[in-house]
Amino acid sequence: MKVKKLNLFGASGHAKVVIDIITSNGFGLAYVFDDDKSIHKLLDYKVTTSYDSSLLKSYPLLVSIGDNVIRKEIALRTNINLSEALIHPSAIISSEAVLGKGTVVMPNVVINSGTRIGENCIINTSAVIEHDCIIKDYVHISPNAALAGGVKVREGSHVGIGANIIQFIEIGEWSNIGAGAVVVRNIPSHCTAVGIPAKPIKFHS
Ligand SMILES: CC(=O)SCCNC(=O)CCNC(=O)[C@H](O)C(C)(C)COP(=O)(O)OP(=O)(O)OC[C@H]1O[C@@H](n2cnc3c(N)ncnc32)[C@H](O)[C@@H]1OP(=O)(O)O
Repeated sequence: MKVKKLNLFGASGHAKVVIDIITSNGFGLAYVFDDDKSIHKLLDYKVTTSYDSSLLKSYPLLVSIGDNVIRKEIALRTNINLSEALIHPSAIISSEAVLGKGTVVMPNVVINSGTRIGENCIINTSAVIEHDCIIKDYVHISPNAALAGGVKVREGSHVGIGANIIQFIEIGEWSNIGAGAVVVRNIPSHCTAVGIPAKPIKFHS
């Protein structure tokens, strides 16, 4: 049987975890790309730093970069042959949930019925995303974060490690929710919100 292979763009710590998910699924890793010419290896894999579109196109691609802004930039630049969502076998995902291309789901995640997750998202270790949530493209839900039912997270936002968001809350686009925050009111776009209850402490463009 032919082994399914993937290409990765981004030779980061996050990529190491993505490689674990690739191997846990019995898939293979074809090429690892990165822009940083000082990086030659990731684990035992050679890193290719020259931009070669035929190699990039050779297998479905996952952008393995943790930073949401950079992940979007690379995804738009390499907008070819994006992989289907990559899911760790221990994740529990409702058959009524929808996951976009390029999204990675880490070990022990739970995603419940009616939830829709966009493209190039990271749903990190042990995150819980309850029923009927809407998670837009380039979002990162960090380890152990929990989203109650009907939560919306707009494009590019980062929900920090261990944060909790109560039901029907909306997080604007490109915002950061601090580690351990408890979000009980909607959070605007382009801000950093921290604490219990979470409040914006600064805004960015
Ligand atoms: C596998 C992985 O590693 S996935 C990645 C997981 N990582 C995370 O989830 C990290 C989440 N990031 C954070 O919590 C960060 O602290 C952020 C984004 C909220 C803020 O970072 P910065 O913008 O650099 O802000 P900075 O560190 O200057 O802090 C600003 C103020 O907020 C406070 N603050 C920062 N983070 C938090 C927090 N999580 N909760 C409460 N207060 C906080 C700081 O103490 C500081 O307060 P002060 O002005 O009274 O001294």
